Amino acid sequence: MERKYVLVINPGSTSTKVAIYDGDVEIKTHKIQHKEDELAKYDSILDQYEYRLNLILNWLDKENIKLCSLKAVVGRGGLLRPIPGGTYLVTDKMIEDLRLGVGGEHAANLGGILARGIADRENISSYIVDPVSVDEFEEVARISGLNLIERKSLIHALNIKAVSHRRAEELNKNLEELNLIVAHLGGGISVAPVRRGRMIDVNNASEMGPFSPERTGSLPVGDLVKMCYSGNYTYEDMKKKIKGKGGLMSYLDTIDAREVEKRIESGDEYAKLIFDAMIYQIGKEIGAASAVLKGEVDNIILTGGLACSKYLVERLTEMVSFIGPVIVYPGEDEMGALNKGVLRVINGEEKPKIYENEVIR
Ligand SMILES: Nc1ncnc2c1ncn2[C@@H]1O[C@H](COP(=O)(O)OP(=O)(O)OP(=O)(O)O)[C@@H](O)[C@H]1O
Ligand SMILES: CCCC(=O)O
Repeated sequence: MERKYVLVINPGSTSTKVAIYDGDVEIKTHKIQHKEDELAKYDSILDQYEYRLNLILNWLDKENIKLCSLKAVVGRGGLLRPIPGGTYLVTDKMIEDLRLGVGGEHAANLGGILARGIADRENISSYIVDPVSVDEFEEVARISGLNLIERKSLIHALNIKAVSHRRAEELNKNLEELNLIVAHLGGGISVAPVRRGRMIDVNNASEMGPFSPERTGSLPVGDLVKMCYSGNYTYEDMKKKIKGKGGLMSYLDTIDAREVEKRIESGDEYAKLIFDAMIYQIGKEIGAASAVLKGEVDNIILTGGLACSKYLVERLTEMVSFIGPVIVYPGEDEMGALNKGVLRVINGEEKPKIYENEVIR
């Protein structure tokens, strides 16, 4: 029988990662790096659709993967309306919301649109898995302190769900039996109390919680408001300061933790202060998550690129191991997680969700 594959598409702000899976085996993978001046030609992320689509089709052609050899296409899910976690069929309503950017602009919004664009050519199904807008909040977590502003669940859901499943498998338990605190430590940081499989709270990775390599996290609001009204900065300037030019970047002019570690090793006390401060804030957020779980924590999981840093892991572990055993899964495997989400549906372990039936609000 002819072999059929799953195509995985993960659009990021500067690259589009693609991979082909045969069952759970990755047989081809590639990171299509986009040049800044190429992307600059487009007014919006959505306008990059044809450009990214053609690059993916060219890659498939080069790798001699025929579209008729695909059985499904899956894309990273973006800023949709708040929905529960799971694997979702890409429906017309989802495409409409991704095009409208109902939750904001994010490169991942192109994931579902690209997946559908390719799948429709062969009349096969397209999916997204655990998008950024997965919302499993308890009602109390939505209250911000100002009635005009609601706390939102914007979260590294794909990796957090994947590592939670991984830990449950390792312990030979159902996820529903475990209470975990998962800290996804990447360019942005999400720290989530995961109670019996549900991410019941999180710092919104783009606006709250600890600062990260490129984001400010929470800021003293009075000073922030003063800056906004100082006349010195535009709306775009302020947005960029909070996400992109915040965090390590704002103090040390780099988002690269390896570079920061080198500076610390060479005796740079300022770099040490800033890196230690980021670790301190992450530790405090983990402490907050443990209070949400009333101290019943089976494991604290550290994951994402920063979890490759021995310096960070050692100091963070020292700070939070009184709460529960710390497990480290360095890096992330978003491509594998997307493929696994589709396999669960293809193998009949899970029913695909229909976006318009699941929208929470
Ligand atoms: N081996 C390593 N040692 C120390 N730090 C590392 C290592 N590998 C990556 N990092 C750091 O991890 C951070 C980026 O993590 P990662 O690559 O997971 O983020 P991303 O995928 O760009 O963003 P996000 O996870 O928010 O989507 C950077 O600060 C990077 O320097
Ligand atoms: C908001 C979580 C995902 C991201 O930071 O891109």
